Amino acid sequence: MSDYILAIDQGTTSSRAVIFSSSGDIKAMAQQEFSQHYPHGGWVEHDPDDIWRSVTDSIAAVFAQCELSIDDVATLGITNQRETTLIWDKHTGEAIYPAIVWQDRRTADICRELSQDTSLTEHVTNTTGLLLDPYFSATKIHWLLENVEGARARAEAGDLLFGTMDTYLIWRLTNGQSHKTDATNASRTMLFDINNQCWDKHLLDTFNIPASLLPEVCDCAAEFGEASEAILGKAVPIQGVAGDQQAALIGQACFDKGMAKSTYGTGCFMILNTGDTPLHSANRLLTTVGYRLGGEVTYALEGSIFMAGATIQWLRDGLHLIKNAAESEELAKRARENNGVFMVPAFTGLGAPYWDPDARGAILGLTRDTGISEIVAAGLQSVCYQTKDLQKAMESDGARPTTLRVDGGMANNDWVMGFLADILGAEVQRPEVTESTALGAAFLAGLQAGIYENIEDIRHNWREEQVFTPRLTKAQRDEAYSGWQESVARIRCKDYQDT
Ligand SMILES: Nc1ncnc2c1ncn2[C@@H]1O[C@H](COP(=O)(O)OP(=O)(O)O)[C@@H](O)[C@H]1O
Ligand SMILES: O=P(O)(O)OC[C@H](O)CO
Repeated sequence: MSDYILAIDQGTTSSRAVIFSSSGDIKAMAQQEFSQHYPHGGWVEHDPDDIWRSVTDSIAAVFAQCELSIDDVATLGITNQRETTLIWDKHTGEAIYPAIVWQDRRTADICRELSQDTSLTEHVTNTTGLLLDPYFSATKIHWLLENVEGARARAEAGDLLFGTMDTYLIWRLTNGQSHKTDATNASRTMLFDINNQCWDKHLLDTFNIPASLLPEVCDCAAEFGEASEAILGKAVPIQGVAGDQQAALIGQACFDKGMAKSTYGTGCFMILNTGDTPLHSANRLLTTVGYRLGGEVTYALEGSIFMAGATIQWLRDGLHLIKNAAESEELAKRARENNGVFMVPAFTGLGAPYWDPDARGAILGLTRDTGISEIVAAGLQSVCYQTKDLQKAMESDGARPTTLRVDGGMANNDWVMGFLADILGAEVQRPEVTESTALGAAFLAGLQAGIYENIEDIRHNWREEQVFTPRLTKAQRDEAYSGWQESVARIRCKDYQDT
C-alpha cells in the first residue's frame, strides 16, 4: 500500500516539498526560493505565480531526487507562511494585486487610527486573541478593497475570493474546486472568532469586508479537496492544513497543555499549548488556535521574535565577522565568559512582549578587550534572552512551559541550545527531524488518511535527538538575565516604555 505523505511547506522566502514515510522519516526534500518585492518602505509583496511555481517546481524536484513516485503518495499536507493576504477573481483565477506579506506595514496608520477606539481593540483581543496590528490579514484585505481599482464592486458582486497561502494553493491544486482554509490560518486573519470558531460579523463590518470573500474553515485534518491529476500526475487528497508555526507545534508532538515549541529560523516563534480554553495574555502575547481536530479546539499562546537567525545573517553579511552561520558556534566557544557584552537586535523594533516598533538595535558593554568572539556570542545569546522574555511573559500569564522543543536552522547550533537551557533554567529538547513544520502538515494529512489512528500514534513518531540541560546556578542565571533587561531598557523608545 502507498503510505508516503507529501508535505508542502510554503514559507516566506522559499517553498519546500518533503516526502515523509509513515514513521515520520524524511525520504526526500526539495526547496526553491522566490523573489521578495519591496515597492515602498515598509511594504513587502509576493507574486502569487512565483509562489505557485516554487511549489510545483519543488514537487517535481523532490520526486526527481528519490526512487519514489507520486503513485507512492497516499495524501498531501500543506503548511504555510501565515497572514499573507491574496485576493483573486474566482472566474479567471487572476490575482487582483500581489500577495501582501505578513511583514508589510502599509496599514499601520489605519491600525493606529482604529486603536483609538478602545471598545474595538477590546473586541479584537477578546474575539480573535490578537492585537490590532498590520501583521494580520484584516487590514490588508481592507486596503486591497479600498485601493485596487474596481475591487470593491467586484467583491460585492461576489466575484472575488480571499485566501492566505494555504487557501490559494488548495484552490489552484484543485483547479478552483475548493475554497477552504483551516482554523489555525483563520485565527490569524483578525476576522475569526476563536471562541465560537466562525467569522465575526462585527469585524467584517468594521473592515467593510463582504463575507462572500472568505473561505470555509475546516479542522486541521479534514477533506480540503483533491489535488488534480493534471498537476501532480495522480489525484491526491489534500487532508492536512495548518499555519507553519502551529504545524511545528504538531510536528513537535506538543499535544499536552504546558508543552511548547520554539522555531529558530529568520525570526523565532514560540508557541505554548494552553489546552481547551483560550488564555488571554496580560503581557501582549497572542492567543491563537493551536490546532482543531474533530471539532475540538486546542488553544495556544504565541510570542514572536523578529530577529533570530537574521541576527546571524547580519553578523555574516553586515559586519562580515563570520563566513557562514555555523562558524558562529566556534567563535562563541572562544568568547570570554561573563564578558558583559549584550546585543539587542532591535533592527526592526522589538516584538513580543514589548511590541516597540521604534526601538533600535545596540551592542552594549564594550571594553578594550571585546573582540569578534564576544560580539558573535552576544548576537547568539540575544536570541536566548528573547526566548527568556517570552518564557517569563508566559509564566506571568499563569502558563509555565513544562517542556520546550526546538527546531529551525539555528537549533542546529549546540552552543546556542546549551546557553538557552542555561538561561531558561529548563531542559531544551531537540528532535531528530528538525523540519517540524512540514512534519506537522504530514502528520495531519496522515491522521485524516487513516495512516495514524490518533494523536498518540503521532506522539510515538516524535524522536528526541539531544536534550540540553541547564548548567548555571540560579544566581548566575539571574545575573546574566538582569544584564539583558538593563540593556533592553536602555534602547526602548520612550513612547512605548510603559508597555
Ligand atoms: N549553526 C547555526 N548557528 C546559528 N544560526 C544558524 C545556524 N544555521 C542556520 N542558522 C540561521 O538559521 C536561519 C535559517 O533557518 P531556517 O529554519 O532555514 O529559516 P527560514 O525557514 O526562516 O528561512 C538563518 O537565518 C541562519 O542564519
Ligand atoms: O514563513 P516563516 O517561517 O518565516 O513564518 C512566517 C510566520 O508564519 C508569520 O506569522
